[in-house]
Formats: sequence, C-alpha cells, structure tokens
Amino acid sequence: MNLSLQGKTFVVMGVANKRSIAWGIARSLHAAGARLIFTYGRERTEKSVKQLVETLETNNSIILQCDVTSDEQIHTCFSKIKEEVGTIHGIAHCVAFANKEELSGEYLNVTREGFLLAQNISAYSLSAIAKEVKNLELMAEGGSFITLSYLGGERVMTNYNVMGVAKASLEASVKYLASNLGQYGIRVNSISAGPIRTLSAKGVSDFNTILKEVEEKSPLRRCTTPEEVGDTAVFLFSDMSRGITGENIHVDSGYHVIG
Ligand SMILES: CCCCCCc1ccc(Oc2ccc(Oc3cccc(O)n3)cc2)c(O)c1
Repeated sequence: MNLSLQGKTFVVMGVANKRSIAWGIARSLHAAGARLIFTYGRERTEKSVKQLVETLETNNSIILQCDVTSDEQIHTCFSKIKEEVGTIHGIAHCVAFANKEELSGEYLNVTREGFLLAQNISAYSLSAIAKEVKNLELMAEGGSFITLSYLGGERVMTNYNVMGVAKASLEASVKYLASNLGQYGIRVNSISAGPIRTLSAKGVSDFNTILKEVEEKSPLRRCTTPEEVGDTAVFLFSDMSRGITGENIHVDSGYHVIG
C-alpha cells in the first residue's frame, strides 16, 4: 500500500494557467506516476493548457473542451475519454464560477440568475459529471472524485456571498454522491483549500485582506500553496485513503479552527 498512482489515469478539470490549483493537482499526480487527461471550459484557455501540459514531458496526455453547463458537452467529452482510455481512476473537479458583481457587497442583493449560474457551474456540474461517469461505466475498477471547496461554504466570509451558498451545495452533494457511489467502489471527497492567488481569486473583492489574515492568524502562520493541495489530492486518489469518502479535508494551514 503506497501513494503511487503508476498505471492509473485521472481527469483534471479546470486548469486555466500555471497558478491554477488544478495545475498544482496535475503536477502532484504526474509526479506520482499518473496518466492525465485535461478538460477546459472556455475556448481561449486551450492554448495555455496545451503549453502547460507540454512542460510535463509526457506524450500520453489528452486535452478536451468541456463546458460543464452543457449536458451534451459532458456526454461528448466523457464518451471521448471512454473511447481513448476505456477506464479512469479519478476526476479532479476544479470548476466554479459566479458573477463578479455578486462577489462583493451584501449577499442579500443576489439575483435569481446569478444564484442559479453559480449553482449550475460550481455545484450541479459535479453531479452531472458523476452521472455520466456512472452511465458510461468509466470507473469500472472503482475510483475517486475530488472537488474544491472553501471555508465560505461552511460559514460567512465577507464578499464570498453567492459562491459560499454554491460551495455549501457542493459539499452536501459530495455526501449524497458518496452515499450512492460507495457501493461501486467510487469515493467522493472535497478539499477545502485556503485562499490562493489564482485567476479565479481575482473575482473576489478584497482578496488580499483574507490572505493577510491567514498569514497572521492561521496555526501554521502561512498561506496554502497549490502543491499542498496537489499532495492531498494524491492521498485522496491513492489507496492510502481507501477508508475515506464523503469527507471535506481542510488544506488551509489550520485557519478553519480559528474563530
Ligand atoms: C472572502 C473570500 C476570500 C477567499 C476566497 C478563496 C477563493 C478563491 C477563488 C475561488 O474560486 C472562484 C471561482 C470563480 C469565481 O468567480 C469568478 C472569478 C473570476 C471572475 C468572475 O467574474 N467570477 C470566484 C471564485 C474560491 O472558490 C475561493
């Protein structure tokens, strides 16, 4: 029993650039010997994903588009994966979005459209992907889903607003999906990452304030890195975490224990 992922294939969804948490996960999985498949949402992201993947010096990666708001694109993308590799051993779901205007000010001002958009992309997409994986029997040897959450889904964090409600929905989905998929040897967990300066973080107002707060108040007195999240992903994808499902692991320098 070890942390090696040799001979295993994983799908990493949501790499945007070299600062993405998804890219930190990809690098750790690659170092553990995994074969990787990447999906991206927006057309313009394809170029930067391709350039990043070339730095991994492997020739067996696959890069596909998958707009998670489209059931048809999810079906097409995962059918292609089934054709290409037959079986996968895990999916890292690192996909979320909310309208920038709803990530500042009062949550009370949330719109129906903005609420549903955040839920659609950031929460429902995990269930839609899990349903497709089950229907295509893509994880026939068992497997593991990982998604990314944040403390703002458990308690109020200023400016996180509509994304906090989406993450609460995502974390509850993790438990219900874990309940349904455990009998097929498929585990479902989330990593609640501390704030990291990514492209997505640019959408959250006053992000620097929370970064400083974490550096000053977290037990480890420092911010989280994509590498730390990546290494926890290797653990959650490996047999070393075979007894863990429906769990939310905080990789946040311990900040969540501080009032
Ligand atoms: C008070 C919260 C400060 C710490 C926020 C940590 C964090 C940073 C980034 C996170 O991911 C997203 C993803 C999309 C997102 O929506 C965006 C991002 C950029 C532009 C835009 O129009 N929407 C907002 C945050 C996330 O879920 C959590």
